[in-house]
Amino acid sequence: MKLHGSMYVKEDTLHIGGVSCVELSKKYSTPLYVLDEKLVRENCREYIKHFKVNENNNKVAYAGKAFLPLYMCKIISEENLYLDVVSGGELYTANKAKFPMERILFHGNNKTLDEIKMGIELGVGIFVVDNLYELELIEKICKEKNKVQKIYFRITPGIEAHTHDYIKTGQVDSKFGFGLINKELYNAIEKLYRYKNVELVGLHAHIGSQIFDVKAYMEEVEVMMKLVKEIQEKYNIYLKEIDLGGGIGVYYTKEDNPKPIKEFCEAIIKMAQKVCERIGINLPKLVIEPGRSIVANAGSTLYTIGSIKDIKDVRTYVSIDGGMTDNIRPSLYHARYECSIVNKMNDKELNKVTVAGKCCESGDILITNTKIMDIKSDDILITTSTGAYGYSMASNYNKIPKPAVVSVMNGKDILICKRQSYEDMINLELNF
Ligand SMILES: Cc1ncc(COP(=O)(O)O)c(C=O)c1O
Ligand SMILES: N[C@@H](CCCC[NH3+])C(=O)O
Repeated sequence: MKLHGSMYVKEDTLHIGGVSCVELSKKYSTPLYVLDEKLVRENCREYIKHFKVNENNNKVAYAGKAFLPLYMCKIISEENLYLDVVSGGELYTANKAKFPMERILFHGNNKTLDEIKMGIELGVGIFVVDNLYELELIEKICKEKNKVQKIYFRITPGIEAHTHDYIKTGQVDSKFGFGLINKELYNAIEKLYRYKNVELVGLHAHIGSQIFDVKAYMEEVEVMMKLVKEIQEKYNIYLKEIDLGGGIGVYYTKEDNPKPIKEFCEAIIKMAQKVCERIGINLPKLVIEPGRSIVANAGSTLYTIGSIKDIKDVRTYVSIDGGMTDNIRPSLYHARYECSIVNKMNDKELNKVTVAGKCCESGDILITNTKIMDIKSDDILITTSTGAYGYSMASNYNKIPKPAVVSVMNGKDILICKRQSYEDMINLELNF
């Protein structure tokens, strides 16, 4: 198992942020999400530095969908990132955390009327407008409130990124954004002649998630910059900001070979400069929206092993006290993870097992056929790289409560999300 960020082994025991995982499991019980705060902050700083936020006024917006408790909003705000939200709930969270509203980018392919009103009332910086329906609503509400809302148009660039079908978004056949082939984008721009309460400042596209190949971004940059030029020539509108979305891939297992944040940022900036020079336009401000690459490797999950079922010559199932409710990604995308036993880190991994969740679903398998040390019930198993889309996609299936989240740094642990109780789960239900 690869050790990420501030993980280290001391006397056979895994520590994160200077805190023993054995102690964490005793203090907070399991399943438990553990956040390596130092690594989150380091990743934010890498983006700020190498995406030239201070030199070129570029923007890095953390994609909140990856993981957005109040505490994460605080980190993101302190690290001077912008924040991408996709729902009223995420916006509400950011506002509760006192995240500066002018640094919010509000996404979503079907923002409801209430969400649009909420965004305008709170004063979010940018609405990333996905369709004409939304554009009309924003204009109407802003007119009533005598406000002008800055917007980007989200476009579908028609790019096939090499990733899982469920997490591709840039291809022509996508529910997101204005298409280019049928002039949808131009129809939207032409509406702006009549709409006085929206100001178009940029374009946005997002080609997918968990992408390793920078070539896909090269194509995207090319499409976007050519659009900037076309819009300038055709409508005399100069777009100041180009948002290339998120999607940068991370390490989950040895099969993944991601580029460091530095290389990735440098490649994008260089590509953008080159294209702009070639086609003869000024380089707009660049925006990116990383989610996974900020928080995935900074998160781990601790579980207690329960039953172990050895089917001779077939398979050994090791069941843990969580599963698809706290990490849906293996069932949903066949995502792969690494694991280990936190108090036996130096033992040889001589056994082949399958780590199963506790849900009433045969598909609730976290890791199929992984090598592991000798194990027994009550051992604490860790899966790494669960920081993105773990807690944020957790469910209460089988009425399993959501685990707690603890942040660790410099030898200290703080509880940032309480464990749900059975009572919390039935709180919204009426008792007849
Ligand atoms: C519009 C948008 N921006 C940013 C992201 C973040 O992507 P990732 O977590 O892969 O960086 C997503 C998710 O795929 C997205 O849909
Ligand atoms: N939730 C997905 C990524 C989709 C991101 C949102 N567009 C994952 O776990 O990989």
